[in-house]
Amino acid sequence: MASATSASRPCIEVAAGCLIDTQGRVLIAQRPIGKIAAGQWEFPGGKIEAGESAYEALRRELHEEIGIDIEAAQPLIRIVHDYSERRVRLDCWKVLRWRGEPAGREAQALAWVTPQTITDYPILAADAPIISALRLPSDYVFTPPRMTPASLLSALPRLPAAALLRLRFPELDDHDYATLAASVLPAAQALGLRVVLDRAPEMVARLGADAWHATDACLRDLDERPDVPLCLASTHGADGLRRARALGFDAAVLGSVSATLSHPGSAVLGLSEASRLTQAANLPVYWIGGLQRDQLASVQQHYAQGIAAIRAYWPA
Ligand SMILES: Nc1nc2c([nH]c(=O)n2[C@@H]2O[C@H](COP(=O)(O)OP(=O)(O)OP(=O)(O)O)[C@@H](O)[C@H]2O)c(=O)[nH]1
Ligand SMILES: [Mg+2]
Repeated sequence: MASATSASRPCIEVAAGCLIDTQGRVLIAQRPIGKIAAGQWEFPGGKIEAGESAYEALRRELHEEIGIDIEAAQPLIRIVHDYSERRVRLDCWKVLRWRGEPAGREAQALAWVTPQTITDYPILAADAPIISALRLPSDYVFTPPRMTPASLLSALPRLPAAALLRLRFPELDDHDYATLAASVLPAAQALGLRVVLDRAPEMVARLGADAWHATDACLRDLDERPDVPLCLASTHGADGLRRARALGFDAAVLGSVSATLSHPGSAVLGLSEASRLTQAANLPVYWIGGLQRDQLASVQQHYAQGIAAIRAYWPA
């Protein structure tokens, strides 16, 4: 008999929570003996029962498994993953406040780890995009057109802490772009910003930048993910998102979500389509296009990683 295709195989619906403590560490748990994938590490949570919302399941599971009551949580990312013998859909939340001290109620080991060191533990394979999401900030700042290096340097301290900063400067040739990047990098990194370059990927290592950004045209032409610490890509729909995911990119930027002054006439996805695409992307997705920083919380209700923008971050 032919085996069921992944699309026809039933999906196990799961809610999982990433508790974040005041030092930015996240709680992981070791799956106990007797459960599927015993010994591997995961984010606490479990199966969504009939009639339950993902958030209701999360509250119940975190109470049952680690004895805490959630006080504040927000959606993080949704993932579908095919293990060879089962298919899971994870509805993943960041848990920012809770009552009680987490303790393993099913004899499972617990550990508080930083997002950087989490992969020292054998984590369930489905969780790779959750780890990417935990390692990325919610702000992705693009430099505005024709900004001078001096005004960029003086504005850096006003950017959100730990933001990604993409140096755009399309008017510069590669040589001048590299010179500008080299002059901005030390100051930006000293402030905790992560600098993203969008020219040849080899420039990232040569200058000691943090990440590479592919335009959508560039993404279409790529055969493999460049060997840089972090790869992001611009996408405008399902094809680009699928490609970014297949190439192993760490995150995508999706737009335009709303009409935007900087790209008049560009196709607008609208909120519900952006939300649908984001929740099916299987990787962290920043929204771009006509968004302001005060919309961050509502954007994240749609499981977006955060906002990418030009205007939102720079005074007019
Ligand atoms: N909780 C949790 N489950 C995950 C993660 N990643 C992942 O692939 N899963 C999968 O999602 C499913 C969760 O089921 P579970 O066994 O924890 O369910 P549960 O807590 O309701 O347990 P029970 O069925 O023994 O009562 C498993 O197939 C597990 O492998 C994760 O990070 N957290
Ligand atoms: Mg569980």
